[in-house]
Amino acid sequence: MLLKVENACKRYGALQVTQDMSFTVNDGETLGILGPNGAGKTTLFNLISGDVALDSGCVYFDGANITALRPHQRCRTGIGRSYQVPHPFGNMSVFENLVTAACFGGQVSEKEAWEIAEEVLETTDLKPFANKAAGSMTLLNRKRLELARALATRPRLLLLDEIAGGLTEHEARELVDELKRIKARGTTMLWIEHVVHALMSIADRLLVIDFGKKLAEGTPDDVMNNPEVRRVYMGVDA
Ligand SMILES: Nc1ncnc2c1ncn2[C@@H]1O[C@H](COP(=O)(O)OP(=O)(O)OP(=O)(O)O)[C@@H](O)[C@H]1O
Repeated sequence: MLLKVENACKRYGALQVTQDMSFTVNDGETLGILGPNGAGKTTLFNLISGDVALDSGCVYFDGANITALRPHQRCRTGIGRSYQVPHPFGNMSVFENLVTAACFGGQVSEKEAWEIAEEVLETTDLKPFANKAAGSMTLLNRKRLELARALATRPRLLLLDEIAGGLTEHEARELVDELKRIKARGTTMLWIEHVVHALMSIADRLLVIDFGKKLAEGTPDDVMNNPEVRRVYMGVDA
């Protein structure tokens, strides 16, 4: 097991955004996370990456309790993430963004950071855009860059927040192909996505969240056939 979230709770004022959430993710597994808008999915990522502190509960990574670690420390232990709204350094080139991320992600020399950046350019099909200003790219390439920046920190666990959102069918398929390559190399992934067919094509298991609570967890087929999920999430009567 690579990640364990145990009894995680988070409240904003009167709103209990994460309610006693527990789950595990195995090494090499892809866990898809589904849930209606405002269900608490991004908050769960923030609790895992350390961007937001838990009110109570624990997060374990590779057997170690990382609950008290700050975001950059969690990144250096091997947790990389993308954000729902990409925010690269817009005036820097794609390549410079990746070198910066590689340096941030660990104690690597400049030479190693360049090597990592070059490898990530290949993986994410961004090589033709290496010298382009990050702020001037299409949505697909901005999404790729968001993925690439997370990869450049060399994560063992990759948190992807709606990476396919807003893309056309064709573009989403291209991105899924890239994610399949990343998965095949053994990277463990948690992927929040509203584009269900994209998620289904790669997830080993699904976790469905509603009002900050776990509604269902299991194989994609079991979860999508779960009457509660169909009723609450898809608005379908069982
Ligand atoms: N910093 C904050 N302060 C107050 N409320 C917050 C904060 N962050 C999130 N919330 C609230 O917590 C709830 C869950 O938000 P969150 O972004 O985790 O949901 P989500 O499932 O990711 O939604 P979406 O699918 O729309 O991205 C929402 O009602 C949101 O308004």
